[in-house]
Amino acid sequence: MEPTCDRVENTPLMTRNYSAFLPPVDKIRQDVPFLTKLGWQTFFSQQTDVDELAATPPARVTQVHRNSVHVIGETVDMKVPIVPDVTIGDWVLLDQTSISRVLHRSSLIKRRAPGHDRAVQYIAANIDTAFLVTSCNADFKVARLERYIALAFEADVAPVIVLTKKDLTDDLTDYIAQAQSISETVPVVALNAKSDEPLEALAPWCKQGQTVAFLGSSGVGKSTLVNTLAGREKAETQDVRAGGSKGRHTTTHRHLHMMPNGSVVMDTPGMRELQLTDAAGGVAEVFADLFELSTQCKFNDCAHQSEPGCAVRAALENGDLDHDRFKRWQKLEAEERFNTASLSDRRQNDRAFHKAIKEIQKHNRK
Ligand SMILES: Nc1nc2c(ncn2[C@@H]2O[C@H](COP(=O)(O)OP(=O)(O)OP(=O)(O)O)[C@@H](O)[C@H]2O)c(=O)[nH]1
Ligand SMILES: [Zn+2]
Repeated sequence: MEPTCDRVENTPLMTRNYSAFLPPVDKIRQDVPFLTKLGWQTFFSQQTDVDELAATPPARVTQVHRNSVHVIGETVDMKVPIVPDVTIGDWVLLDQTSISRVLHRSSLIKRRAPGHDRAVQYIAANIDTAFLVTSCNADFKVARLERYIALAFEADVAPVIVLTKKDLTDDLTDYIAQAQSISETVPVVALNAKSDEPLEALAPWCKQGQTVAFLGSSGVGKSTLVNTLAGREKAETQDVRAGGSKGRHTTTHRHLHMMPNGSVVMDTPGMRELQLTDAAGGVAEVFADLFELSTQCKFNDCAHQSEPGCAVRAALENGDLDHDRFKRWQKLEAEERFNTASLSDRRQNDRAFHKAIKEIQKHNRK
């Protein structure tokens, strides 16, 4: 805190006011290297060395177009030709005006494209924390949170449940308890996104150079949260180079917001609502206890229906396992399997299905 004039005058002569020798707080912010502000971390610098960095400086991908990607770095802010598999959030090394390599990612969110070829699509890379946003009203669904958590686990992104609109509910304790019961390892934060609460409540995950993303349905308060973190300015008007000391031209970037608290918000199309695909590991992690239990079933392909020696059914029967949770696990596993299946798998399943129907019809006709 800056001392007021009064306070300086009242200070005994022998006490020196050292704050005069310290740079003002906003100057300290400016002294943080631009790359750090963009989210550059030791994890990335460890993959390269001084010589390579000097020859091919790093830059972060902020937008992906059909034939080009937009990159921002210490001295660049431009479009370069696209390379295979590059995605938003990636760190790349630039050889003049082309990408020489894409650095290994600390995390990767991906999905299978809908439609015919069902290729795997990369959605975003190098996100540290995913805020899974839901509000304390009808939007709150344990099953959806479980799906988002599975997705985050699968991607190596740390999930945090954010319950908004706490000012509009009388059942806050209940919402918090339900959210906390989903996974021991996932923190739960409840707040009013329109107040200043998010600044403090989300601070532990929004440290300097941390990249965060907000996931959740429409209307739960994602934009409100970003605006609050941005100091109530419209997120879109945030200048990614604000505070830059070299008088660079102003660049506004829609999908990458640098917050005054030093974090980077990744806000990309396709990120906000995601289907679960290729996330068997993530699902198993959310339902680790159930997964563990199912390894004790007599048959290793047990469907937990009426098989003998089924440990899951036994737990349901003696009340150790909540029936709703079991159902949600089955549903999420089925969704994951269906979305993950390749087109040929699906065709095969369809053929098997039609064949079974024909058999039944034939049988019935007899
Ligand atoms: N009272 C109250 N209102 C909130 C809170 N969070 C969001 N709102 C309001 O809810 C509405 C929707 O908020 P947005 O921030 O636009 O929601 P969003 O998640 O960004 O929605 P999309 O942009 O459609 O994905 C706005 O009118 C907000 O002012 C909250 O914690 N308390
Ligand atoms: Zn079983």
